[in-house]
Amino acid sequence: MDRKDTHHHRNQQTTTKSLYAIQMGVMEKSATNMGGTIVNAVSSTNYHQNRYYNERQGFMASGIQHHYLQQQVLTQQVPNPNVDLNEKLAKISRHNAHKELAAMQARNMQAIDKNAEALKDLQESIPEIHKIFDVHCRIGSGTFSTVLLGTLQRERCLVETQRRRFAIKHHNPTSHPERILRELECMFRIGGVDNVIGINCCIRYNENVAFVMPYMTHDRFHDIYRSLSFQEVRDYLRNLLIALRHVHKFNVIHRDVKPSNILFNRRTGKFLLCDFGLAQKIADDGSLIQSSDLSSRETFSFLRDMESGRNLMLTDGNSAQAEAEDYMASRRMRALGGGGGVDHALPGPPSMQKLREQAGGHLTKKDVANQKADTMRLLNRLRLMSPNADPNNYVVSTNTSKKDMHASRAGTPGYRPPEVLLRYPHQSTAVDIWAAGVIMLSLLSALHPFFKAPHDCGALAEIINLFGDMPVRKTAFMLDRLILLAQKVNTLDLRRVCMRFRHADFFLAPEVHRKYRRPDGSTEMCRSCEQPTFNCLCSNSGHHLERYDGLDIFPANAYDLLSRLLEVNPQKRITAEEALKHPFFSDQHRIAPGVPLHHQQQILQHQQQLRSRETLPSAAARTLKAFVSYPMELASTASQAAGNI
Ligand SMILES: Nc1ncnc2c1ncn2[C@@H]1O[C@H](COP(=O)(O)OP(=O)(O)OP(=O)(O)O)[C@@H](O)[C@H]1O
Repeated sequence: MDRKDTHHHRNQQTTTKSLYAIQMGVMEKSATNMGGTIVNAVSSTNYHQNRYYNERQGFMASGIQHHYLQQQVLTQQVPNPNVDLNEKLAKISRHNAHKELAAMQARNMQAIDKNAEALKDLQESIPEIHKIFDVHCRIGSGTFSTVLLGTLQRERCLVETQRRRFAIKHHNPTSHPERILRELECMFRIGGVDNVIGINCCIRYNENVAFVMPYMTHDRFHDIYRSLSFQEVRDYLRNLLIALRHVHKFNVIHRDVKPSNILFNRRTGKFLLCDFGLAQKIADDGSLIQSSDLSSRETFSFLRDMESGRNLMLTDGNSAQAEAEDYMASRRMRALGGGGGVDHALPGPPSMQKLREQAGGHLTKKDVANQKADTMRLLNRLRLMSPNADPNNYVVSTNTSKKDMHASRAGTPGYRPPEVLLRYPHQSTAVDIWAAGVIMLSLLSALHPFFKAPHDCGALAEIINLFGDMPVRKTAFMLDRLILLAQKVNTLDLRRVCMRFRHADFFLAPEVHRKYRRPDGSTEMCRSCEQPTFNCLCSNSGHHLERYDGLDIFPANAYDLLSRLLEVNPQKRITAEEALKHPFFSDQHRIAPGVPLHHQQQILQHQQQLRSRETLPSAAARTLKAFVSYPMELASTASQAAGNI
């Protein structure tokens, strides 16, 4: 994330600190009112840490023993043993194993140190917290905060799995009070419904602030983005758009939509958009409200509202047992044909390895090298930036009468839309839609991060390399901006680009390449996309293309939606509301005939619960219920059935 825009200057903090202390004082009460006895939560955590550490050690040691055993067996099997050489090899492998073990131990120690440090830091900064919560361990951290796992002390009498779990977000004391207030206000006013994270309470002690939110077990995007099924990708995007539709109704731009700010549990299908630290409100005249005035009447009224909503907010949480029940419910739903959670039933495309084994072929070293070179060429083509471009001066305003080159850049590199990179000041909620499009691009192409330029100039070059120079030039012109481009760049075909990365094995199969090789052994290359002509990725390509029919798990309408989310012109970009009506989301699953009536009733009840949840006042509901997609026929059959009873 580029922190320049939001970076807190110490001198600024000193001036606002006194105001902040007065206003945040209202929140202090909520902490003390919750009561509870103080116990040493750290010691119990240390026990778990040590146990975990010892187990890891044992595991690693046994792993290495196994490695040695294998090594010995191999050594014994060598038909013509050259003793010296074997000894040397054994020594090298022993040395490598020791090095690996040392590195793992160092990593473990580092994690344990960070954990202990985070616990100690919270204990010292906000001692009040330890009167209310047992704080167990650190679960995540960002530039502005550390997030820890806590359970209520008053629930110690319950079985461990029934205790509600909370995420305690401890803000770094250097975080600007305005930023904290903005995040708090968004979570309080907007959060708690429609896949947007809510807040249970806020605790302040001197200059330290912690938010308490329901904890949600989630999967790291990095671990799952390549293996999500079509149904899961569709549910993920639908959930994201539901969250954005909700946030945008409040005229708020989240500004930091990216996978690490999305909590997604693959098993239960639950989804939450979090981290409103960079959120911005759009004023009625369309301008961005840059900061929240800490001494304003609105701030006081917000803090009063928060204080009065306190009792409502303390009722929620998320126990391990509740999560397990949700998982079982989502499994039942899937069995009935609904969405949510992992869908192992859908077959993926055939694996190249399998096809190759069947055909008896194998890859030579040269084949592998060629494949690597081909992919590198494509990545370089996508990341290329003219060496003459000046990263500090790549865009100018065409409107000389106005000096309006100052625009918000808050957000994370790789997720900033063209209007931000073109320094357009009148930004809208379309900023978040672009970021959602970038996430979809990663999901469809199985390439993450897709855009990774280190600065805005490079980021704009990456966009031009994918979408072509014309759409970017036109948008720049419309926004009164001028960019200097040395050459024309062709638009690439989004579907073929995604398939090229996702199914690289097929696009790079030597068998296919051999088919198109010229008699002199060379391959004809497309000058524009720098790929072999039969794999040309240019849209409207004139080359004879190899067809990869039946390979893609995503339908054509997925790419149509993708192109609308990634529309270069912010004024033409689809809204979250419109995107949810896109045909990509409207395909319904067929219900298997003969579903028992009581199952259909269960679905109906669940659906009604979800509906009634949506009608709660925004500050009241702090639940973790996720959006669950129901097949239309199933829902209507269920309503009919309910009507007959
Ligand atoms: N409610 C929650 N339940 C479980 N884990 C959470 C929860 N909230 C946050 N986390 C974890 O903590 C991490 C950091 O949280 P968050 O993004 O809110 O902090 P940040 O300091 O604003 O980060 P960034 O620098 O990315 O903006 C998240 O990526 C996530 O892994």
